[in-house]
Amino acid sequence: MSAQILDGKATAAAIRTELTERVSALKARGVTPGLGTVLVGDDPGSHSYVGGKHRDCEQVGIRSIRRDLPGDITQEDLEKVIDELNDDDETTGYIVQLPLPAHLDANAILERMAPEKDADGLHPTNLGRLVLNVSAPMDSPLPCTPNGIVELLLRHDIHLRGKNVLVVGRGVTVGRPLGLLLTRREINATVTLAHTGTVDLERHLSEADVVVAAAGMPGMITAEHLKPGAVVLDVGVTRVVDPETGKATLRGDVAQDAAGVAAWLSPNPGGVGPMTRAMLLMNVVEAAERQ
Ligand SMILES: Nc1nc2c(c(=O)[nH]1)N[C@@H](CN(C=O)c1ccc(C(=O)N[C@@H](CCC(=O)O)C(=O)O)cc1)CN2
Repeated sequence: MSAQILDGKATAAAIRTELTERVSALKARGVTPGLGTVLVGDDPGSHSYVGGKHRDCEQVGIRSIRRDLPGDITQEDLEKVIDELNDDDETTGYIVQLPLPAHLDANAILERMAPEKDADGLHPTNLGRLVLNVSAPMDSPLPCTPNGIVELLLRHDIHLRGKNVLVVGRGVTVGRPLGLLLTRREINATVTLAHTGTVDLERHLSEADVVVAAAGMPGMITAEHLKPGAVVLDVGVTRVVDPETGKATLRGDVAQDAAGVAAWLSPNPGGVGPMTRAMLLMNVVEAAERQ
């Protein structure tokens, strides 16, 4: 058996085509959506992700607003940039690329953003709406990676009602909000959120119908851990540098042999990453449509 591919690259391309039409309709009404990005420092991964976000914007007709800031910026100066974007009429929504350098208080920055301009769905108000179940998709933004995972599954006709889903990793951008999203009534999955303190992870893995690996531990989930026929989403990304050549490669949390046991597998790269970017565009378009 070889797993069928949850093709995030192709699915994201289809979503971008749909969004291009919605952007054209907005422009016909005199509204041009704009995405702002705030990038602090020179982390190569963050630079590459932000560059990708602006390329996507260009493709679908969204205006790009970019603030690239030095790695030693103070909290006060970063807050000034946030205030400017909150007040900027051309910026429909914006993101602060994470992680921020350690000397900055990321939670305070997220909290300072205007919730209606939070294109990542990570402002406490928007996460709170997710908890309170008041955010139908059109009312407030959903976090991009969790929403991208749900969209990727639905567009491959995979439904989670009654399924046991194991999410490995409790990070703020993926694991925690994903657990909240999947337990909503319209999705109705039963979710276990595993983390570094979980006892007997192997038993949880062997019982899961769906595994979402977002731990950032390269190759930690192998074929022998999985229930035959499981749906596996590989979200974690680790930049591994070869000590001899100095060349960096990206590695996911799921080992290659998982394809021999799983029914469906999202590749990494080419799975959830492109969906994260597509959901960001979707949040900006929806924010513009709400205005
Ligand atoms: N403010 C945010 N910061 C971060 C988020 C986020 O959603 N909001 N998530 C990640 C990084 N990220 C987006 O910012 C992201 C990561 C990966 C991809 C992606 O498309 N990856 C490609 C491979 C890319 C490559 O080859 O370099 C793939 O999976 O195919 C998109 C977005 C942390 N920070």
